[in-house]
Amino acid sequence: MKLTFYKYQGTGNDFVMIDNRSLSFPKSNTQLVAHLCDRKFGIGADGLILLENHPEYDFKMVYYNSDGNESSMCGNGGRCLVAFAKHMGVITDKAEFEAVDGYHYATIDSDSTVALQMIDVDTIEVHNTYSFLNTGSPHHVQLENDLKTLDVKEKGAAIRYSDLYGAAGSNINFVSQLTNDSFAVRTYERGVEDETLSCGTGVTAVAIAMYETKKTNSNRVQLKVEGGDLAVSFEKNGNVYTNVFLIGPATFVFEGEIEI
Ligand SMILES: N[C@@H](CCC[C@H](N)C(=O)O)C(=O)O
Repeated sequence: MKLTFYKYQGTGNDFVMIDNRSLSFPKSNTQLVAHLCDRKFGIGADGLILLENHPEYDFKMVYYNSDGNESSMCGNGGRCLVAFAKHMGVITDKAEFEAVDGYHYATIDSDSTVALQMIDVDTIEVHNTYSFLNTGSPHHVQLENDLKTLDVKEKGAAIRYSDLYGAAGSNINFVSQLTNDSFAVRTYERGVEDETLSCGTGVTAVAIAMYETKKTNSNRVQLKVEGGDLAVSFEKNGNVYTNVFLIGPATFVFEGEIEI
């Protein structure tokens, strides 16, 4: 049987997109999802996303990491899904959809810049050398002096599998401050088990953690990741970060058919 797929990327975080509005995709086939994401034997991607119908909103997002398991929210994947939904004629310039962490609103402009509203954040653990928060996915945020030479895979895996995060693990973000309102970020992603070129929920966590720990006083933060540039804006009302938006490009790469 042939499966039609579409490949998208958001600042180098890449995804296989499948139109599953007919519900024909075998959703519990972990091996198949891992195979489709495999860079040598499959299409190759950090994750796979299903576009499904929703009774109230424009669509539903179902996200899998490249290890084949369904996971928590993917910010870049959500932005790419908005671009895919536009390509498929499901939306025009704005979207309301449901993902695993709840309701999301997004806008997309003519150059495919997507601004995606992320969940509100009301809990941030600030420790001496790192912060931990959930922006739809769990994120460890840690400042580093020399981001360029850091072995992100080795150091990220050591923290992700440490007693700190138990069986569930966490995504691990290493950060270096560039200016008052800009930061360079490299991320080790759980479920990919490697460094990815960008992580949307990760840079969202970095922006909020840097504001919370007073490294910046700006509520619009620029994030330089290995695959490009993102921005995160937010408001802080009391102890809650609200109106959190992840903003950046979402790009169609190619489409094709694969035998499954
Ligand atoms: N790349 C993503 C994060 C995807 C989820 C993560 N790997 C996890 O399982 O926690 C993003 O852009 O947010």
